[in-house]
Amino acid sequence: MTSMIHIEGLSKTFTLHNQGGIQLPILDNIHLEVFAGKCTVLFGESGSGKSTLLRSLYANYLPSSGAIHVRHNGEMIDLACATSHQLLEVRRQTIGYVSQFLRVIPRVSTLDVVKQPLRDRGIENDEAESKAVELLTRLNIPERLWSLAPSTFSGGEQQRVNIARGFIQDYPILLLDEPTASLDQKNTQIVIELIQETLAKNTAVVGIFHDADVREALADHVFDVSANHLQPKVKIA
Ligand SMILES: Nc1ncnc2c1ncn2[C@@H]1O[C@H](COP(=O)(O)OP(=O)(O)OP(=O)(O)O)[C@@H](O)[C@H]1O
Repeated sequence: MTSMIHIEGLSKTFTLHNQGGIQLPILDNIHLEVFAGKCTVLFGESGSGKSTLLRSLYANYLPSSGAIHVRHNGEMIDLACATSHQLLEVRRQTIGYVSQFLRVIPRVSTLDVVKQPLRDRGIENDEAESKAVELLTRLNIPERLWSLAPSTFSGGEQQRVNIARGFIQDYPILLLDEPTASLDQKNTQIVIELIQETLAKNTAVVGIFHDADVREALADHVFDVSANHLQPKVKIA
């Protein structure tokens, strides 16, 4: 198995500068290895630091200590000390991230939002657009919405646009923050299938899934963030 992410001794403490410099220790000495083609689910009670860990893997947060080694172009690089240029390249080529909520840019159409990651990599517009259309159709976003900016869309529609954008490119590593939280059963099943297809292409997936059925369908490993403990797939109620 190819190791795609190797976290060593990761700790994260937030400092609330506008509230008297209060220190909030959230992650303490996390160790975790994530493999190609496997789905690692982050588990733990609300507030245990699941999203903080996922965001740290996307270099949204700088670790207070420890290392996050990520396989990028065949080499392990530590996100904690990567240059901003390296981080941009890692995000462009290696790590995809589907956040819980779509960051909507006014006046940018749904089609443009979804195809942007491919356009950023220099893929021709026609090819990018046909992939965007394929995903939007599969995710049941009605065609009448494709030319509109998604700012007025329902929560579930925005989430599916976000998923289409996250899946339009085959990343070696894909981070998913509750991708099915606002979805009905039918669309949840479609997202499960998209994730399974991505795993079959050898992508390493790290996800937060509050729905026990989704975890059951996808997890190869469950990492309990509260306990800093990795276990093989288990049924968690
Ligand atoms: N940028 C930040 N600044 C200060 N505190 C933060 C920041 N981000 C997260 N926290 C705090 O870290 C703790 C963990 O938050 P996080 O969102 O990682 O938890 P979680 O396990 O994903 O929770 P949930 O399951 O409720 O989404 C919370 O107490 C939160 O307030």
